[in-house]
Amino acid sequence: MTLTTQGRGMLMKADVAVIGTGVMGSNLARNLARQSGHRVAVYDRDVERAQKLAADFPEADFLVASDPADLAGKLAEPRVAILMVNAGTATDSAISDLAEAFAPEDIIVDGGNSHFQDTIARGQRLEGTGIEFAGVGISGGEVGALLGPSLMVGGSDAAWQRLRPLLEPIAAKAKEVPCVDHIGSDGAGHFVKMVHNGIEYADMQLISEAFTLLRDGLGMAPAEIAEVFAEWNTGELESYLIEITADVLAHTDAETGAPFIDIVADAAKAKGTGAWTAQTGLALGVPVPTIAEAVFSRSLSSAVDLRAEGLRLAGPRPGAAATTSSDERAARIAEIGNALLLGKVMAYVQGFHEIAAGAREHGWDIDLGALAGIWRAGCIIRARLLDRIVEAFNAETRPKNLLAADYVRDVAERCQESLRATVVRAIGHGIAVPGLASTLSYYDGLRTEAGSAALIQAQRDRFGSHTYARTDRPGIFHTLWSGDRSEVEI
Ligand SMILES: NC(=O)C1=CN([C@@H]2O[C@H](COP(=O)(O)OP(=O)(O)OC[C@H]3O[C@@H](n4cnc5c(N)ncnc54)[C@H](OP(=O)(O)O)[C@@H]3O)[C@@H](O)[C@H]2O)C=CC1
Ligand SMILES: O=C(CO)[C@H](O)[C@H](O)COP(=O)(O)O
Repeated sequence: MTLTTQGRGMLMKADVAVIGTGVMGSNLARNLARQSGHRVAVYDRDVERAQKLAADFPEADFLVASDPADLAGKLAEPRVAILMVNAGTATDSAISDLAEAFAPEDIIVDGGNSHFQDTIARGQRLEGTGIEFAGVGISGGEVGALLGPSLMVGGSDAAWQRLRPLLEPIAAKAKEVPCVDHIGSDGAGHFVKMVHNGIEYADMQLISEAFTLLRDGLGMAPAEIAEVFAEWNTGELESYLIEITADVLAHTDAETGAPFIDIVADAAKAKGTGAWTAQTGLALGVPVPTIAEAVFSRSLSSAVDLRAEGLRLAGPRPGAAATTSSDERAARIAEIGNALLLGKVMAYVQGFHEIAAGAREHGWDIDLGALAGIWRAGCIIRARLLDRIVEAFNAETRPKNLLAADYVRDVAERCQESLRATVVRAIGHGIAVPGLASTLSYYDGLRTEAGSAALIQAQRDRFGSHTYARTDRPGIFHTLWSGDRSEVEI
């Protein structure tokens, strides 16, 4: 019997599968089919969704599976399957379905936004089955998934060696270099993706505060503010989030003709990665206040009843703009831009601090320069300033932390007065700027040689015998507060 071309195509097995053909999975599958030169199988628990994907993009030549067992049969061995499903129980159930159908040496990749501790636990559960598990952080949204995301690979070296030829062709390129790297074992990929999202939260919060200051503080219209963001995007602030902000602010609602931003409800949702970054910072004892404030601000925005009560509280309300000369207005805009730049840089300082601490805690040898390198393209936080962060971490004398980098000091020198003036002005006008204000407090806290912690230690010793260190000699001490107030060395 002679096979037709179509008949041969039907028999050819796929080299990789994508499970979950929603926003990310459908685009990632198309990217794989186009760039990696491999045949791609697709499966979704809503089988019609996967079938529609194959019908909409016949050029991708997808093999559609009807269930996990069918998927296993459609994949060449050893199998590789990439999960693009919702984090949590959906991921657990997809993994257990696959584990039943897969065999030793197959690899299950979780490309969703899973919590890194879940990734560690899932890898442990699969140990003994011989199935490899890799948690891969993927960033870039739907366009990135289609045209080139940034990929943060966790898992064993062996898994990385097998995944590398598949992932490099589909990754974004920064100066010709694919934005994909092996970050470390087990949960390392998802850990850094979590922090990536934490920085994303902080950046979005700071940008939104800058918008509010321009609007409520200077009385500018969204279309005018769009021009400011577009202008900022030609300079040091250049980044994907600034670019899309200009785009969003210039957009008009087709139905009402109003600025689009005015018809979007003022309540921000969150899927969890920002909160995890803040919680992990708390657990590791790493200050990430700008990220935490960004999470709290989303919570406050969604606390509808509380905000309704809050409207009755005293205090200045942002009203008509203070009349300012065009020179003064230009100076204020520049000031807000500088405040935003320092805020952005400090969000990276906090994020890299958390990554370094997480790496120590979990025994991952994370190359911070390489990580900054793969964030330069494809991902949501891609920004011009990442070139400077890469330079800093790759310098011959590597800074102990990002704060010690010349670039960070230089931005601080140039922008701290603007940040201070912007926050003071916002406070005077009653405009909430939690991201900028907490960044300033973080910044000033870092600069403080002797601050308020001594009193806290003294109070702790006074009420709970928690001991303290002295400034003048080493050792741990306690004052006998309830006795003769003499001091004992512990
Ligand atoms: N959207 C984004 O910008 C980004 C998302 N991510 C992460 O990628 C993952 C996917 O996100 P996204 O594409 O937006 O989500 P979607 O909800 O658009 O798509 C997920 C798809 O997976 C299906 N699914 C769920 N459980 C299973 C299962 N057990 N077996 C097979 N299919 C299943 C869902 O079906 P059903 O509808 O029935 O639940 C849905 O079709 C998430 O972890 C997300 O956090 C990462 C980066 C960016
Ligand atoms: O991972 C992402 C981008 O990097 C996702 O878009 C993520 O869903 C964004 O988080 P949230 O929905 O909480 O705003």
